[in-house]
This record gives sequence, structure tokens and C-alpha cells, in this order.
Amino acid sequence: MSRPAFTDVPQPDELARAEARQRHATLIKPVESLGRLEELGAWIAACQGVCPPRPFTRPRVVIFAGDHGIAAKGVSAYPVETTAQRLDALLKGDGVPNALAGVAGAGVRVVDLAVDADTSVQEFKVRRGSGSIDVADALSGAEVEAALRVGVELANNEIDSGADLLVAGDLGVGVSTPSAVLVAALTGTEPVGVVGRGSGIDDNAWMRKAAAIRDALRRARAVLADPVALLRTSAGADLAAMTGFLAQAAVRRTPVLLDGLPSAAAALVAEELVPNARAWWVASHRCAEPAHELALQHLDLKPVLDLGIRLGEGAGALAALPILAMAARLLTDVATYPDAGVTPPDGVA
Ligand SMILES: Cc1cc2ncn([C@H]3O[C@H](COP(=O)(O)O)[C@@H](O)[C@H]3O)c2cc1C
Ligand SMILES: O=C(O)c1cccnc1
Repeated sequence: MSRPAFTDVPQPDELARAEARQRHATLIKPVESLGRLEELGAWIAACQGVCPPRPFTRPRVVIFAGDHGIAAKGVSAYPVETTAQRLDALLKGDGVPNALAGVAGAGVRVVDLAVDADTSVQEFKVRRGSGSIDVADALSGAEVEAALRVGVELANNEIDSGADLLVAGDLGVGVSTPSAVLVAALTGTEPVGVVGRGSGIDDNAWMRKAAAIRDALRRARAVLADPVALLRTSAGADLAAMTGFLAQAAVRRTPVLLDGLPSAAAALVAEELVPNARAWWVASHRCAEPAHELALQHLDLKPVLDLGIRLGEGAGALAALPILAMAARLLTDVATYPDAGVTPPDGVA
């Protein structure tokens, strides 16, 4: 087995994007009066290669669950057992993403990549937990390749089943630590610049987390030139699979709403693996983690929402999904000046 080979990423259809912008200029409203909604509509048209764009019929959230060895260093506010407990809640339909997806019209799938317990969704499991990244590699060479392949397979599987918009969500105690390390490594940031409060840690845990990130970053920087080696050294099976998923979504011309820190960290690595994949992604929200902002800046992505969400689990992306649906609907449902018999402003035919 070897690492998956990604084909070049096709770019969204610039003609459809230009057509959408042009159409917005003829709709019965002042020019550019819908701000970012207009750009989002044009992005959807460009991704679908058609203007006006089609409404999303099958948005899908895949939650990548995994535990992290670094959690044993006291870097999270919660004990490791809560990963498996929360996974059960999601499968019962009782979690945050279930509630949000119900309103947003999305489907949720939970996949156990590395939970440190037996679960009922471990068909794709790579291992239990990961190495403690401050002192050891997260994964073996075979494991990182397996995890990347799972991500590619999940993207293919969802897209072949009709998914027309994808979200990668995280679930796992400690995941904000490797995520911060990946961001620091790829953006050239000092450890202290990426240490966040994660699940709500106190000052003592913050200091342990800062030390863990500092030590892990030293190991990460040694393999910076190779994105797969970086995932092996500093990520975990969940983040590696997420990376493969985001890269393959771009290869398959499928738009993605990025979520919080873990998904932004995986996106940074995916952009290294398959340059220009970011054209297929929109940043759903600004979260409270400093590394999130750095990752989005590096990818040149501007968040849609700023709700103070700091959760993961696809929550921010699900909150932004209705906005995307609205952006598409404006281009299909709003009349043009000639159609509505409204006098256009000067310069609009
Ligand atoms: C009950 C609960 C629900 C969550 N949903 C998402 N997270 C988020 O917080 C965790 C990452 O933060 P840290 O790196 O500080 O552990 C992940 O589990 C992530 O999914 C949760 C955390 C908890 C405790
Ligand atoms: O930004 C996130 O998605 C996030 C923040 C804190 C903890 N877990 C995830």
C-alpha cells in the first residue's frame, strides 16, 4: 500500500462565476447590495459550472472521530472517555450537529478513525489513539497512508451517493493540540501564537498545552517539506483522513464548507498536498482559536459568520449552510429588471 495519488485539482468555472456576478447586477435591487451573499452565490455557480446554480439537495457532514495520545499530558478540559460517550450521543441523534443539521437540511455521518474504545462505527478504524506528538510520531507510515485513503474513500463514497456539498467535522478529546501544531508548522508561527483554550482549559492546562505544542512543533518542523510526513509526525488518523477527504472533494469538484480549527488545519495540509484545492472551500465561521485565524489567513479565506462558536463537530459549517442555500436561491428566484418591469438604474439594461 502507498500514499494515495491525487490528480491535479481542476479550478471552478470562472465563466459561470462571471455570469452569476453579471446576473446579480440585473436583479431588482441596488447593485452589489447583497454583499457577501452575492460572492457566495457566484462561488456556488463556479463550483457547479452553471448559472443560476442549483439548490443543494444533499449536503453531508462527515465527523472524523479520533483520540490523541497527547491528551494524557493534560491539554484538554475533558477526560479521554468523553470522546466515545459523545460519539454515542451523535449516533443517537442527540448531539449539536444533529440538531443543527436537522434545521439546515444536511445529513450527518460519524466515522471512528482512532477512538480509544470499541465503537459501532469502526469500519474504517486505523488505530486506537495516536502517539504523544511531543515525544513520538502520531502514526506509522502505513497508518498515515491508510488514514488518507479512508478520507479519499469517504469523499468518493459521499459524492457518488449524490452529496453536493461536504463538511468535515471533528470529534476527539485533545484534537485542538495537533491541529494547532499543524497550523504553527505550516504558517511559520511561534508556539505561543497558536495555543488556544480548546474545550475550555484553565491557565495550568494552557501552560501544559503550550509546552506540548512547543515540543511537538520541534518534531514537526523537521518534516515540514513533506505533508504526509507532517501528518504522520504531528496529526493523527482523524486529521489525516480529514485531509484526504478535503483534498479529494476538490479533485472531485465538490464544494466544501470548512468548520473550526481541526478542519482548517487539515485544509492547510490538503492545500499543500493538492495546490489550489482552496478554491473549492468556503470558511464558514471565525472561531475563538488563534490558530484558526492564522490558517484562514494563510489560505486567503474569509469567514462568513462570527458567532463565537468554539466547538468543532461541524457546528459552524452547519450554522452557515442556510446562508449558502440563500445565496443560491437569490440567483434563481429574484426577478431581473426587465422581467419585473422595474426601471433599472443607469447603466443596467
Ligand atoms: C462535551 C464536548 C463536546 C464537544 N464537541 C466538540 N468538542 C471539541 O472539543 C474537543 C477539542 O478540544 P480539546 O483539544 O481542548 O480537547 C474536541 O473533542 C472537539 O470535537 C467537544 C468537547 C466536549 C468536551
Ligand atoms: O474550532 C474548533 O472547531 C474547536 C475549538 C475548540 C475545540 N474543538 C474545536
